[in-house]
Amino acid sequence: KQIIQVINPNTSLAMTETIGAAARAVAAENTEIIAVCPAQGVPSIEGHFDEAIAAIGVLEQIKAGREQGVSGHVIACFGDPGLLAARELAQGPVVGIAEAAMHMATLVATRFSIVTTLPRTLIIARHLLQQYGFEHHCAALHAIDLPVLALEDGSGKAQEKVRQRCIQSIREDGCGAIVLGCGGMADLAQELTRELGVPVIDGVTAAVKMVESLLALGLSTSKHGDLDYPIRKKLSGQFERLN
Ligand SMILES: NC(=O)NC1=NC(=O)NC1=O
Repeated sequence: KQIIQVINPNTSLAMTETIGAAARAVAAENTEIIAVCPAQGVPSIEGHFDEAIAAIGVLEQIKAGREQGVSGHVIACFGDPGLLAARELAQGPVVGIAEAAMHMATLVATRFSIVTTLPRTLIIARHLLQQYGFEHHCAALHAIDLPVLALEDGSGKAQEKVRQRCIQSIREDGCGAIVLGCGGMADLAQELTRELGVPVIDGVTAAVKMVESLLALGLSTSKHGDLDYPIRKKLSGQFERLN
């Protein structure tokens, strides 16, 4: 059995459950999924400030996962917070859900649109498109203008807004696929793909399969150069636990 640690960088237990269930639904027979979230941090990630806080929790979970002998890691927040720092710390592969979903979308469509939560997180998705080299593949970015945790309030309101936005995007954007821009939307992709007849891609499941692929190919994070383990130094105060 190989273990893939799926990290929800926010501290919402309900969203961690949603993410873990989506990951388990696609995991291979020989893959065990461990879904975790930081004990301390931010209940939802909706901007640069939240991301900076969440990144520390991601690093703590990466360290814990390494000590538990996990084979690979997924960062299950659409901003991929702490991704490169996590790759320095990790021995195994680390894949973020934004990069995973974007990569998968480019394999099935020439253009994809992104449907995410609050408008202020759109810039984060734009920055990732630039960083990953997918700017020219993204037709449009949309926000449902609801907070991240509206996806966990049980009303179904956020889910319906995602559905409506996907329908409008398919009609208007000239995109062949949709990328869901939040870890909390992980459970919507299969149903929306069926109903809309267009690939609607969730990054949690995409990232789990990409980590499995990397492991199957014997590929781990390169330790040659800038993703080598962090330079040893004495971390102080609350950061001692990251030593
Ligand atoms: N764009 C987003 O909604 N990002 C996210 N914030 C979270 O707390 N989880 C996400 O995936």
